[in-house]
Amino acid sequence: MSTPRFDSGLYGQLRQQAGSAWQDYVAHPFVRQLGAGTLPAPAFHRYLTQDYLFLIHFARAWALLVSKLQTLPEMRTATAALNAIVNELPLHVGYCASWGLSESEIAHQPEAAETMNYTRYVLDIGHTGDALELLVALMPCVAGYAEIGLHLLHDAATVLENNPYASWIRNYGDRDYLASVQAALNLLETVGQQSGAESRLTRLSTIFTTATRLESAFWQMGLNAVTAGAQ
Ligand SMILES: Cc1ncc(C[n+]2csc(CCO)c2C)c(N)n1
Repeated sequence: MSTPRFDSGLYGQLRQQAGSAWQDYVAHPFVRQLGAGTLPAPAFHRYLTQDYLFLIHFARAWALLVSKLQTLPEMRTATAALNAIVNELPLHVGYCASWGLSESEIAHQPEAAETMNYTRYVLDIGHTGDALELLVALMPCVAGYAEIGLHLLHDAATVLENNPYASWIRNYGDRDYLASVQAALNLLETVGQQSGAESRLTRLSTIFTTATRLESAFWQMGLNAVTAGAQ
């Protein structure tokens, strides 16, 4: 399977229009430290435990998208993304178990403002907008992690041996995952053409860039746990 293209079509336009916000997200210090294996454990713990809550709301957002789509092939793609999330959760639970945290403890932790901001923003777009707007709000998450995973796997600064985060990195460079990202990119092109994306670029770009900024804030939340813990 070939690697998805991140610079073409509607996705490529939105990614380019996000400008420096996109670079801030994909090359965030959290990501670089993860690749080098130097990320402090409390930062990763904070990120991953909140990501569990994040994914539950994102699964809801994909379910909302399924209900807004018109054709069976489109619905299949969105359902596959929903399943990918449900399948990503055991990875989180496995990591947390290795730190002595049970699934029930993660599920009942207080939700961080950054988690709430991002997930409720996407759900709000889903409730007020159409399928195209919702899909655009979901894309920085889906395709951004593929770009991050692939970059980390091929970056000379990445250390996989003895890196406690190696399985996280490998998960996002995985073939099945990349195939699901390609399917989501194709879905965006189809829905974009059906829904007149070209005449709606300003609004779509605002949504995409906002979701991108909320992704960066989510990484930052992880790093902030280190400073908070040192006080
Ligand atoms: C904050 C945050 N952003 C993105 C992802 C990655 N991700 C979430 S759901 C999904 C699959 C399809 O949507 C992928 C790749 C994450 N785990 N946490």
